[in-house]
Amino acid sequence: MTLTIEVSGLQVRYGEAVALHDLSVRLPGGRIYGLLGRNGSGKTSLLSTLAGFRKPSAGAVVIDGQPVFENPQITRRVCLIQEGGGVGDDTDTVKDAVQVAQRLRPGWDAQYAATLIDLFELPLRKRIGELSRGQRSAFAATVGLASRAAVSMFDEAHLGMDASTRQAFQDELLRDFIARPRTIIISTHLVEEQSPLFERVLILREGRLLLHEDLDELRAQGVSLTGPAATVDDVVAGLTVLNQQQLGPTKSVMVYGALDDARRAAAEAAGLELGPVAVQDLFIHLTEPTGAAR
Ligand SMILES: Nc1ncnc2c1ncn2[C@@H]1O[C@H](COP(=O)(O)OP(=O)(O)OP(=O)(O)O)[C@@H](O)[C@H]1O
Repeated sequence: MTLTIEVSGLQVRYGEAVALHDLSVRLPGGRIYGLLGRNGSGKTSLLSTLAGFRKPSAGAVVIDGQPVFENPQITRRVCLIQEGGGVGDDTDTVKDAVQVAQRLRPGWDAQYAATLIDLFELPLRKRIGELSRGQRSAFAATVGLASRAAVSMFDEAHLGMDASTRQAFQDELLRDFIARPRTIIISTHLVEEQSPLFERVLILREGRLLLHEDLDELRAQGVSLTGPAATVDDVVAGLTVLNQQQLGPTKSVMVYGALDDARRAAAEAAGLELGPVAVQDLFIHLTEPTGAAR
């Protein structure tokens, strides 16, 4: 069953410092959300509050109609994997840690956990404290996936994983999500690499929700134009340029905002090639600091 998350007027403070300001958002279940934001924008604060690890300083986090904090009925259906692993006791072997996870997590699928341990080539007899950083993350990812929690959250869970392991994790996450839809939230700085997973994207900036929309809507906010430099410059004059590259006489420019009909017609008449913009370029543009946080 998929669970809806409702966040209303959420504030998270650390003493005087406000990490999240009056954040409200509704996240229907059965989707993969990407949670993006620059360093310090509030992603971990939000995820740890959604998981019930942290009490809201003000406002509410409600899952399936019930407050999350100190509510085991809900928190047992939520799993947050934090960066750097943090799953299992350092002195336990991987095998012991799997058994602990099995006892603690109601939706645990032991067979699936064994498949993932094989996939990530994790040494069952080694202690958690003896694993490399990437192996630790792979073990945490194993716990996050095999828990099959109705709300599964991964906060920079890929840290230290090599490229092949990250790819295997991404493929596995998508495969398992399709077979068993649930709410998955992935916080990451690997915007371009991981965005193909996302159906919807949340962007935090300086503790506020800047944007919450479908990945396709976000993608539609940018366009790239390629062709003879002078013609490209003419067509994009007055638009917000995100990025540009020139190779000999050919220039490629990424702009923010959809092209109006007149510009599109001019671009097509001049034979310019139109294409999509990298999500990462849109993200960098949208999250430029306002200066308010300093
Ligand atoms: N334990 C803490 N005590 C004081 N301030 C904190 C604490 N944890 C986080 N903060 C502050 O809260 C804000 C949000 O931090 P948070 O860790 O939620 O951001 P983040 O988006 O996850 O960052 P990153 O991408 O760097 O992991 C930052 O300004 C940070 O300095």
